[in-house]
Amino acid sequence: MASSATLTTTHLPTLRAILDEWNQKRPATKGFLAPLAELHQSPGENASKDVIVAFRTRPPLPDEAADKFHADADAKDAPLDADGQPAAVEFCAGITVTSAEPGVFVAHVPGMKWSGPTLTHKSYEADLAFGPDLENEEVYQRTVVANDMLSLALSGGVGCILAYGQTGSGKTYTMESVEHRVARDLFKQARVVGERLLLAQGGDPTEAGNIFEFSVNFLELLGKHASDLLESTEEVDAQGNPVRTDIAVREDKVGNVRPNLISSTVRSSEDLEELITRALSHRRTSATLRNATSSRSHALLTITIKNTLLPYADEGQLILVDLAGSERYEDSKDHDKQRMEESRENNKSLMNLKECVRAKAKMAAEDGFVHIPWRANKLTMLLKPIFDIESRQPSKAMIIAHVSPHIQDTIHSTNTLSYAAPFKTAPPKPRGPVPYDAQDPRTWDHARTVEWLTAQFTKRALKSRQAAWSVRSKHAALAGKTLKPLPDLAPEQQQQLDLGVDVSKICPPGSTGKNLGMLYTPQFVQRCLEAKVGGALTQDEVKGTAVEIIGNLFYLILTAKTRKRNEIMKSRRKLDTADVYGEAPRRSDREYNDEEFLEAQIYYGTDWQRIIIAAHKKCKEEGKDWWNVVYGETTDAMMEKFRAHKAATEAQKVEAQAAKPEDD
Ligand SMILES: Nc1ncnc2c1ncn2[C@@H]1O[C@H](COP(=O)(O)OP(=O)(O)OP(=O)(O)O)[C@@H](O)[C@H]1O
Repeated sequence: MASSATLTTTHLPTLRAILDEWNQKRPATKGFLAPLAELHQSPGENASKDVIVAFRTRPPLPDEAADKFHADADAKDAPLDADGQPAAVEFCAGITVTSAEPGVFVAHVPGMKWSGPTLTHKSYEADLAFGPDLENEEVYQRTVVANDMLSLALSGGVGCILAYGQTGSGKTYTMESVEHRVARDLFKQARVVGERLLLAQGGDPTEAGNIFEFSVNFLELLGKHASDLLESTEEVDAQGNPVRTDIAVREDKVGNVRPNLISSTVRSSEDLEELITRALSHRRTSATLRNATSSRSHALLTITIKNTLLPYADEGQLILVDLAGSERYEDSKDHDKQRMEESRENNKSLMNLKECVRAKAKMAAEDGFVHIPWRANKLTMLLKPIFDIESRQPSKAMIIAHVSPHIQDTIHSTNTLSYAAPFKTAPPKPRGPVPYDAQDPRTWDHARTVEWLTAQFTKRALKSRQAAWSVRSKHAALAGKTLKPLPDLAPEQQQQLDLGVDVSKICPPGSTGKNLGMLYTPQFVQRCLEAKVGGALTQDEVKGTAVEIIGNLFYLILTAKTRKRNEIMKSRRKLDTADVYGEAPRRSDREYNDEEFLEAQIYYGTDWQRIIIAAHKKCKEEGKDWWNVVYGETTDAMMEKFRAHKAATEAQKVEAQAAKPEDD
């Protein structure tokens, strides 16, 4: 059977004619829902999604069609020009954009039947689709700006943009333009967000530019090796590759993944721009020296944003990722050993990224619980803030899948599009009332939420009362007097306490526990500052109390979610290896109780089954005794790892508890 490359070289005119006919019959391409100028007024349904997927294709480059055509060994019958040189080859599209929003790309896949060459038109759907004529500025506006990614990061959330696609499809072109535009706009946006916050607390809005502290790092991940793109190096190895320190990527003891990179502070657009240009030039130098390394490495630019007005709030992050080019096995099989290894590693990380993004999209759309295997790989470990379901930071991921416009690349393009299309989900459905659960703020109505908030502020007022009494009592002691003990207040008396805020402004009519749980910490603090009344609390006390209260609310939500997840996992049918391998012992001879065994399975998620299956395969190949030896050894090793993880988590909890200041 003719390969697709052979088909596109020997039957190009016929394929072009079939495509022309198809194009004449199809309806006109649908545009974007909102014109560019009106984007700010209508956020659109994508804004409510946690994962957004976009497709992009670029225009053909000069002579590219001819190069692709003549590069094929089967292009023996290539037409020659008057000078006997290979004639110019007209471009033939492998991709057509039929709708910009929702985005639809149609890939034209060449085939062969007894009657001659054929084209199959396969449709793929995304949230947005950018055709070859679209400029970088519009792509930036419709992705980063329309989804408010900068404000998200400035408000303590995490925004991540990933460029995926075949080598040469335009990932770097898109990401570099996004990076430079972020440098252009971030500081302006910081001023807008800062002004709002300062006005809310009666501060001086001209100080808005000084609220945020920005630090930047730039990491390159080549195969298993991470290095720092901000590290300048003169040293080169035997092959002329710049030598950079290998950076470890692992979780620290409190569960953060913070590789030891140079973290540069930037104070202006110009600083950020200069830094990005420097890091990109290091990447390009490596690329030239190491035979197009850029297509083989992932590059992650992380901008971390600290809000100095709210030092306890989580730091916001913007992570911009230019992923390594996706390669098919056929494209990498002639590489040397090191490149094969890199290629394998890249494909592994891209596959794992796919699992994580899909799980995140599914979880957001269904409000269910899905295991996200972000620990399985360095790339996804670096994206932990996006994938860790235990994180209380709001996050949003956007993946832009790039495809080449040429018919010669259609097979690659269909791979890319089928990788990314499943990330498209419906926006989260509005849900009917959920049954009330006293421990789950997401089920509280307005009255219960106000009651809880009032109780929180009352607790704060009681503490202040106690503290004021302690001070008075110390003064009295110095004067040789003893104060009467502070009388306890009856509930009706507690209701008379001056709380310092108007709770009904923090939780206005119609607002519920779920609504409050969706606010970012700075938004909640801002609300509390706007609700401040009288002089019972200072600005700083309102801020401190607000951060503490929203922390308590998040904690309740998180515990309720974890509880619910465990209930769901327990009620699910247990992963039963017996289905695959016949009757099986539930565990090895070692001591595991059922509950611990189940907990371990929840911890591993789908990896559990994968590891068991891999062990079974290996055991068959090596002719070992499966049930009595290999199954036992495999589960023992997994249980040991799980127990170590559990012990480390417990130890962290104890440490965190010990580090907490004493409740006065
Ligand atoms: N939308 C576009 N408009 C015009 N030219 C483009 C566009 N996208 C990409 N190009 C050009 O196509 C070429 C390949 O693009 P680019 O280097 O961004 O691809 P890539 O996917 O990052 O490749 P690699 O994986 O090898 O790094 C470059 O010359 C780039 O300038």
